Amino acid sequence: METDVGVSTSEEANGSAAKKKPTVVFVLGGPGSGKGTQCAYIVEHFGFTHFSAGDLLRGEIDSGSENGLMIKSMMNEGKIVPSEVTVKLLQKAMEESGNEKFLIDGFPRNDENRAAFAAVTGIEPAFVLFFDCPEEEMERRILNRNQGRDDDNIETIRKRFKVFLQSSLPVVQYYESIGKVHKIDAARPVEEVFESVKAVFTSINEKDD
Ligand SMILES: Nc1ncnc2c1ncn2[C@@H]1O[C@H](COP(=O)(O)OP(=O)(O)OP(=O)(O)O)[C@@H](O)[C@H]1O
Ligand SMILES: O=c1ccn([C@@H]2O[C@H](COP(=O)(O)O)[C@@H](O)[C@H]2O)c(=O)[nH]1
Ligand SMILES: [Mg+2]
Repeated sequence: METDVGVSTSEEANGSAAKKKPTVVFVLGGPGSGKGTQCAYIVEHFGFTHFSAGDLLRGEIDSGSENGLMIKSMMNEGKIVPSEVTVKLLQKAMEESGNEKFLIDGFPRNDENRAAFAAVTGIEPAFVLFFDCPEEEMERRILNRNQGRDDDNIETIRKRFKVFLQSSLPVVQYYESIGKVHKIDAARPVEEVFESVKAVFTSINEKDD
């Protein structure tokens, strides 16, 4: 089943043709909180295209691009790759997708990411989904994930948690301060978490009608 979530429309300054701006939802939460898992369900039910910033960066490493080695070493340390690189990858992915509704998963990770995305694309998120999960549960999930990710080792996981608390949570708090966050208790079974997620998207569809 696919349900529609509205696409915002804005007039050009000269009043000519209306220009559609994509609808962007930022999907945030600590490492292993279940962002990717839930995004797959949202895509299926609500017709969004999902871009994981981490997956796009891993794609750059695999493609052998000139930034690949820098990205790889930053990821292995759990550090945040410069905004310029990530925003460019997200912008290209959105432009090439043919869709107008995007889930951007795992980005923005710090305030600089947030500002750079807004400045380069001119897009502000419609809202932010925040998956709230205790660290012990996230650690358990990542250690059981078995997807062969180089950064899924206990040393890097701990670094990722630290960066999340120091740099990424303030971004969530910023969006909370402007009333854009839908906080989801992510420490429940996948299906229960999705029930809460579904309620958010459904209520937004109803408001747009
Ligand atoms: N609600 C849940 N309960 C138990 N396990 C879950 C739940 N959601 C996801 N998982 C599992 O936990 C692991 C991490 O999930 P996922 O990859 O979706 O997290 P993530 O937030 O995208 O992580 P990362 O930030 O590291 O990319 C996966 O193995 C997934 O199958
Ligand atoms: O916007 C981003 C997203 C990710 N990173 C780096 O990638 C890893 C893994 O990210 P996941 O979201 O867990 O797939 C992350 O620890 C960062 O090193 C980034 O720099 N910027
Ligand atoms: Mg993920």
